[in-house]
Amino acid sequence: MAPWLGVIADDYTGATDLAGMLVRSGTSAVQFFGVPTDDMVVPEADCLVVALKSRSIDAADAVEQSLEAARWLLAQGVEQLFFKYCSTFDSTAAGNIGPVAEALHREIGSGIAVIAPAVPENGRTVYQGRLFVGDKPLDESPMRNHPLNPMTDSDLGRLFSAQSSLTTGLVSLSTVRSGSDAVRQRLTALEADGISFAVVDTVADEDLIAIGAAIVDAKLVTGAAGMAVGLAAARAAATGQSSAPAPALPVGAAAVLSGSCSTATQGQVALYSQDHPSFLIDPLRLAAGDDVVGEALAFARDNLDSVPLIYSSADPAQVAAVQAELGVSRSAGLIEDAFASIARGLVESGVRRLIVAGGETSGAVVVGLGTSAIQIGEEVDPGVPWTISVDKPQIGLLLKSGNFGAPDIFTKALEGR
Ligand SMILES: Nc1ncnc2c1ncn2[C@@H]1O[C@H](COP(=O)(O)OP(=O)(O)OP(=O)(O)O)[C@@H](O)[C@H]1O
Ligand SMILES: O=C(O)[C@@H](O)C(=O)CO
Repeated sequence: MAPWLGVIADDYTGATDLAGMLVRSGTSAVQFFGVPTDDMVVPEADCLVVALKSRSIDAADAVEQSLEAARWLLAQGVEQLFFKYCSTFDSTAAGNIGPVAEALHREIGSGIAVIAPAVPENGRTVYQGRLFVGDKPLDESPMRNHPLNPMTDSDLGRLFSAQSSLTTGLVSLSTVRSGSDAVRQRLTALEADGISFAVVDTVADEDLIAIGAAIVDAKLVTGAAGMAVGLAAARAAATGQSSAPAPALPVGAAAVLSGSCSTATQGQVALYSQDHPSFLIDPLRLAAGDDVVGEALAFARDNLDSVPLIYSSADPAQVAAVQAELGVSRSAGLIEDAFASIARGLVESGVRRLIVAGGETSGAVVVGLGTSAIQIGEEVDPGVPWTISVDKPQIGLLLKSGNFGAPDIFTKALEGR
């Protein structure tokens, strides 16, 4: 089976979000961490995802890494490239969405490409070219106060234009609701006017399907997980291909690692720790040189039958106090290194299923484990699928974005599996 879709994702858990939704809709997917080396055996899948950590780095580096990923994906034979960014359009005037999209557009000499961050099932919708989070425009949502990329505008065309020299247009909701032929005609007209990117209004899943059908042959698509599902649906309708079964989860002991301090994770940790053995990683003790990793591993080994939780998750006041004492990057580095070592130690002790909360924490864990690629399995909650590492020994990894998942996701992830 030749892969037809090649995805370049600007962060790890965002990549898994997209891949999980694709697998739910019957499209098999494999995710790589960074651009694979030439000697890597590429597992069979409909969709190959290259996960980068390029969202908040220097724009020139993000462009270089994304182009390298694009060239590798095209060399694998993919027919369509998808640039996956956050459904809240996380970026600044310096990038990196605009510069990367522009570079990809020039690289493959594509016609018009869509800007499609909507994921209606997660409350991200686009209307009149404005991005909404739930019932609030992006710039009135909590994203307004994001520490790295405060989103102070919700007009996607304006946000994109501030980051790119290429022009944008709009496909309005009334056009989308008129069906895929109308969308195609509008895109063709915009392209004839020299427009390179089009924001597509999207307020419901059916809109993604209509847009997907209109761009089923597009060489380049940009957006979030919802648009990938729309494309997969259009492709399945056009080719009549049936669903691929999700790969099975390895059997073995399990543990939960949480370095996310997001509100959703704090609730998940609080609920889970009520009736599961839990060990707190104290960053100040790490900084003091205490053997916290050794203690955590000993604790986990004593409690392997009960799926132990090891966490550093804390509320904003506690995080601020630690950061004031150690600095932001030192505290983050100490904690991420600790989770990487703990993950390695757990696998050496026979753990074969790891639930990890937090994008950076997940990154540290997969790097710590030396994971080169994961096959995407069954979705537990929207955007949070089980994944199975392709390296030996095979490990089941549930990599959860900070704000994703129901309050009981840690228990739900293992129920019946
Ligand atoms: N108690 C703590 N004090 C200070 N920093 C912490 C603490 N616990 C975790 N951290 C750091 O906070 C950061 C959390 O980022 P991470 O990406 O893992 O979670 P998130 O931001 O909730 O997830 P996402 O990126 O998916 O939204 C990490 O760098 C982690 O090391
Ligand atoms: O698109 C989303 O919202 C997520 O996949 C993500 O990228 C969160 O950072």
